[in-house]
Amino acid sequence: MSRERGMNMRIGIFGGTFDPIHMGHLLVAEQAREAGGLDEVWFIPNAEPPHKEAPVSAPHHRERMVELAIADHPRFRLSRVELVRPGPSYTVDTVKDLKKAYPQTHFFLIVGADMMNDLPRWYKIEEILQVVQVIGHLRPGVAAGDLPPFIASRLTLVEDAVTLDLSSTDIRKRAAAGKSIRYLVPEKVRRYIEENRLYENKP
Ligand SMILES: Nc1ncnc2c1ncn2[C@@H]1O[C@H](COP(=O)(O)OP(=O)(O)OP(=O)(O)O)[C@@H](O)[C@H]1O
Ligand SMILES: O=C(O)c1ccc[n+]([C@@H]2O[C@H](COP(=O)([O-])O)[C@@H](O)[C@H]2O)c1
Repeated sequence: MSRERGMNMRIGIFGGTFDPIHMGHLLVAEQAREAGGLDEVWFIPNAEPPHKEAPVSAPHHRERMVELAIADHPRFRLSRVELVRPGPSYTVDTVKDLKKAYPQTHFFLIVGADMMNDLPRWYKIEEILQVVQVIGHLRPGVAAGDLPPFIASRLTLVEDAVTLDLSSTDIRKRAAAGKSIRYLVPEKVRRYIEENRLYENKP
């Protein structure tokens, strides 16, 4: 972060399990950055997803894949705020930690449509919305649902968003079946998955 500890900066925070990070994530981040006039987007891999049942890859693998994927973008950063915090990665704790560290920064929570519709069920959502505004990105196959006014009033949708019908689940399945995942993830991420045999026989 360049300006004095983020004074008046507009930062997008994009949390995810990123198992693995894919082109859909990068496109969401880039379009949210542009639409929201954001100075930077911080990718925040979670340590323990608060609501996912299936086991996920070790945090160090997911962290490294994010690092490889965003290395070439001058305005994308990796934040380890959730990786260093023990226990389930609740977003309310993350936004409070960030606001404490950067009190002068405006934070924007970036979410895909499935997560946007899920916001009313997030832990302490009212407290999250005291700290951040939300930028929502539509996702193929997921319509924007009706949100309660206290969320809708803090939400901006990316207009004319380019969407990709792609998920980490699809990619894990393809890799496990021995199918190509080239062009679905950045090439460096594809090589990392291959070298570490991340999804072999693990749909
Ligand atoms: N193709 C996509 N288009 C729009 N948003 C997406 C897309 N893929 C993921 N997202 C968003 O990215 C964030 C992180 O998602 P996550 O890391 O769980 O990826 P995922 O592809 O949904 O993974 P999985 O298939 O394992 O559930 C969420 O806000 C999610 O809505
Ligand atoms: O804090 C919550 O209650 C909460 C509930 C569901 C999801 N999240 C966060 O939303 C982001 C996307 O979630 P996921 O599981 O689709 O990767 C990730 O940063 C999660 O930690 C947060």
